[in-house]
Amino acid sequence: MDNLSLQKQDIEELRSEIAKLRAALYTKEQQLQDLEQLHAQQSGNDPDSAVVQQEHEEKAEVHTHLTNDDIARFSRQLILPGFGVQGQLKLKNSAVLIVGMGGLGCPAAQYLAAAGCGRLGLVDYDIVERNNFHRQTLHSEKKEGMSKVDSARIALLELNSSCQIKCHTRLLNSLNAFSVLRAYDVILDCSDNVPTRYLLNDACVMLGKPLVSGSALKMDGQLTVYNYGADGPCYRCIYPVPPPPEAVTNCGDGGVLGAITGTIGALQALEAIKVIVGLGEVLAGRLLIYDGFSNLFRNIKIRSKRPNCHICSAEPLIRDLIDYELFCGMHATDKDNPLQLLEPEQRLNVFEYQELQSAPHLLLDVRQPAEFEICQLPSAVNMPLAEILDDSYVKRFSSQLESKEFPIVVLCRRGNDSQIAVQHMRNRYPDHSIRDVIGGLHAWSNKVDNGFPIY
Ligand SMILES: Nc1ncnc2c1ncn2[C@@H]1O[C@H](COP(=O)(O)OP(=O)(O)OP(=O)(O)O)[C@@H](O)[C@H]1O
Ligand SMILES: [Zn+2]
Repeated sequence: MDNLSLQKQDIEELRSEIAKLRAALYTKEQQLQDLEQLHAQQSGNDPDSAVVQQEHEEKAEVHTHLTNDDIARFSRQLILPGFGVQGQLKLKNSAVLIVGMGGLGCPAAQYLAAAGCGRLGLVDYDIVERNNFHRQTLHSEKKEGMSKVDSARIALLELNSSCQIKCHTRLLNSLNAFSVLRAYDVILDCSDNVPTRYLLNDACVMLGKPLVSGSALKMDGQLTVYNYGADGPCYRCIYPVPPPPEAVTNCGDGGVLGAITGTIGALQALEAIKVIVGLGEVLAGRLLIYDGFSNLFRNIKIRSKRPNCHICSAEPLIRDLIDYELFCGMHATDKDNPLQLLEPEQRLNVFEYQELQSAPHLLLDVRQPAEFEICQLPSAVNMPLAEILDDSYVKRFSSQLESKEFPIVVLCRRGNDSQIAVQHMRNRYPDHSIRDVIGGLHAWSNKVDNGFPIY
């Protein structure tokens, strides 16, 4: 490798090291904040309550007129019938909380700040990563490794410097949800996981706040407004029980196009504006289903309030926030959630696999073909997990499976699917040497070959 390439590699390594240190620092800061808050609550001196109090006092300063700058800036929406000066003033006096500064949160925040929403709260615990740029359009290249909330704040202030932006750089959980949500009029769920959806729903019902909920995956999106109006259902009215964890896919695993999240995020901003201004027909009790593949929008009626809903009925069973990760059997973060299905002797670390590489073996890569096409190890054979689980592999590799001595190594992106595959294969061939690679291709790239692409 020449000098310049070595320098470039050092730069990349340092960047990635700094990003990891920042992430660790944010997590610690968040733990500290939550502990401090718990301590203060228990000793009757809640700092967040003081902040909320202060915010309410700030809120007391109600804007009663538009400035000349407002008039010039918002002229194109001011002349809209049904919006007008009163609508603009309502927006100027409003406070909207956006949970998740990712694919949905970025466009939603962008349109709300641009439209003149007076106060925006941004919640996210995560940092900007390179794979965010294609859809999380407030985060630009120079901000890699920065907290998403700070990055979004900078971009939003460039767009509208008079928007007041409060950063909540933390994982929203049952401990902090009330104190964070309380100061806002409308909440946007731009998160990507089921525990957070239930948490936000329950907190919004208990606080009496409308929840604009969006989701997007692959080429599809969905949108609705929960807890709005006398008969508007909540999330639990529609989904009383969480889905099984294996039925849930996120963008990191299923993929998504930026224009899809952009569409749904912009529509979330629109619904928030309608709620605040009292404009048009709010999408409550209805679900918008967007099929980006055919560019079709369907708008279906969903049920009204469930009379025996555990949270929004007259006699709710749930009267306080619960442990949502436990309730859903899933994590609220997609970071570092390694499965622990296999025994240590059923696994290889990347260095052990590196040694084995020169010996005869069968390397099965259980990722999707589209992922395999992006990058693969030499001699790897693509056998997607679904085809392991439906036993298609038995026929295809019958000759290799005949000999118990012939080792099989299973590999995936992060070392979770590979364990599921090994567990399944071992049930059928308990005496074979079938092992997976701990940490998958991410670990390979981090520890063995920095030049191997990470996605
Ligand atoms: N409970 C929570 N508290 C704070 N932020 C949350 C919470 N749950 C989810 N988020 C944030 O919501 C955002 C969801 O956006 P999105 O799925 O587009 O981003 P991502 O997690 O970066 O994507 P990928 O799945 O590709 O890694 C993320 O930035 C995530 O950190
Ligand atoms: Zn309900």
